[in-house]
Amino acid sequence: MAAIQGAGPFSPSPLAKSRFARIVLETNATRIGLHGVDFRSSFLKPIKAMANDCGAAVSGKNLSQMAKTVGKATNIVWHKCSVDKCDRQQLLEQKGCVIWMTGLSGSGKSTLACALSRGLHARGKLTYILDGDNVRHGLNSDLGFKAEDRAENIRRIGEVAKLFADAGIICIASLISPYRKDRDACRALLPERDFIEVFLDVPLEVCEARDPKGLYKLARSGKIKGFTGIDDPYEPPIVLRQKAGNCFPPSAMAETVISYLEEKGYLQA
Ligand SMILES: Nc1ncnc2c1ncn2[C@@H]1O[C@H](COP(=O)(O)OS(=O)(=O)O)[C@@H](OP(=O)(O)O)[C@H]1O
Ligand SMILES: Nc1ncnc2c1ncn2[C@@H]1O[C@H](COP(=O)(O)OP(=O)(O)O)[C@@H](O)[C@H]1O
Repeated sequence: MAAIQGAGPFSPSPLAKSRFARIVLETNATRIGLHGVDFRSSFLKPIKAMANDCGAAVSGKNLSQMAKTVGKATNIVWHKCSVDKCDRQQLLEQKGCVIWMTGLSGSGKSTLACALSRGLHARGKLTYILDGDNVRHGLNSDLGFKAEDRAENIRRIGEVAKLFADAGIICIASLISPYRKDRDACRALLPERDFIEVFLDVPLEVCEARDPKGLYKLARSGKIKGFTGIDDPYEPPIVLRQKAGNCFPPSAMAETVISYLEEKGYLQA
């Protein structure tokens, strides 16, 4: 069962009134495998209702702001097409958005991203996964793991995710994205309702016990420097939450996210 922030004995705080959606999926599991895992999940309830602002979703800015100078580019003007996000969403019968998975290496981001993609695909919904590992094979192959490289990695994936959302696609970004300010910058790229943050709140010792790629072992022995959770920080989202002690495998967590999307109207045009 998923708990909704503010629905129980705790009174809603200013934090609970965050203006964007966030889902926390956590586990205290101490062993590998999909059975016997103690998953608990909760919601920070988004305050703002969905609005039909497809036009604004192109960039979150109006045309006059976009003309002339953007970053280092001068004398550029936004070119608007008569086929817009609304049209694409109607064609696809869904709403384009970004589901941003964040958490330690080994927390289950890629597994959940695939389960979610599979679940939505089965419902006839178009998704695309931007997995940090995969994007680093191409677009971001020039980047390492120094703080500035991670920031650039996340910024680029945030921009690509924004384009996917504008295409009407449910884009699932799956990256460690360890620094809060980088995640916040990605959130700010999109209209607030289009960015759904999913935090896989899995303890370091669980991730380290899983260690499917052997990277924690290498990091502990000093063979990898600057590894998230070992000698480089992970800054968790700031959330207040109520906990429910139920056990969820990835497929159940995917259903939790899908239920959220259904409830909020993302799975309709
Ligand atoms: N130093 C260091 N720190 C963290 N992770 C490392 C590092 N070196 C390599 N890897 C592997 O790279 C994957 C993380 O890439 P991301 O693009 O998601 O990282 S980040 O968001 O830019 O921090 C991560 O994949 P996941 O395990 O899927 O998270 C690791 O396999
Ligand atoms: N919900 C889960 N319960 C138990 N093990 C899981 C769960 N999700 C993923 N795993 C396992 O944890 C390991 C890391 O999962 P992965 O999805 O690759 O994590 P990440 O992408 O965050 O690095 C894999 O061996 C995977 O099978």
